[in-house]
Amino acid sequence: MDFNSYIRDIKDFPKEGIVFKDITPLLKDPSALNKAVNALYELVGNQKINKVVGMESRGFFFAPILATKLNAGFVPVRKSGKLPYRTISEVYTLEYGEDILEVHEDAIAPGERVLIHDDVLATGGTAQAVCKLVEKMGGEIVQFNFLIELDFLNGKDQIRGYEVKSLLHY
Ligand SMILES: O=P(O)(O)OC[C@H]1O[C@H](OP(=O)(O)OP(=O)(O)O)[C@H](O)[C@@H]1O
Ligand SMILES: Nc1ncnc2[nH]cnc12
Repeated sequence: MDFNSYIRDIKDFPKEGIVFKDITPLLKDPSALNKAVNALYELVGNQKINKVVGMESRGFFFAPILATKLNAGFVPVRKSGKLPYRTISEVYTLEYGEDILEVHEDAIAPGERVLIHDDVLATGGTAQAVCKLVEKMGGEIVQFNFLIELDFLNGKDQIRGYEVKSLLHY
């Protein structure tokens, strides 16, 4: 399937100069959504995964679905102040701002095999922060898995040495 036709460019959102990749046309189409889930799942191959980590909020669209397909658990990484239990946190910058990401300190046990999923890899700031959080807990990162990678922003450089797989490249 040509997923590109389900991704919409929105100029100057959320800030002037940013071309925002809007994935809602893909999400609302039953066939495209189903095929995208399966294609993201196939990027993992038959690697054993214990936990799928997804970042708030667009990472939450696919990560729990991938977790159920992989017989893994789902771990939400959230923006600051949203998680109720004890957390660890990382400050980070992304293409159009900066923020703090948090995860529950007991979300991943040492040695667990982790898939990190998000909708978009842009500058890689978000992915790098999540990488640090997972490794602080002793998780082993098996793969970073994205729907979209914006190649021209070189986000991969922030997570060098890890397996990075993306369905679509721009
Ligand atoms: O590679 P980076 O430059 O770090 O950018 C990628 C991140 O930016 C977007 O999230 P955003 O913080 O906009 O939050 P949202 O998912 O709630 O829209 C996207 O979903 C990624 O998480
Ligand atoms: N250009 C972009 N489009 C959608 N999500 C993003 N996250 C960071 N940069 C983005």
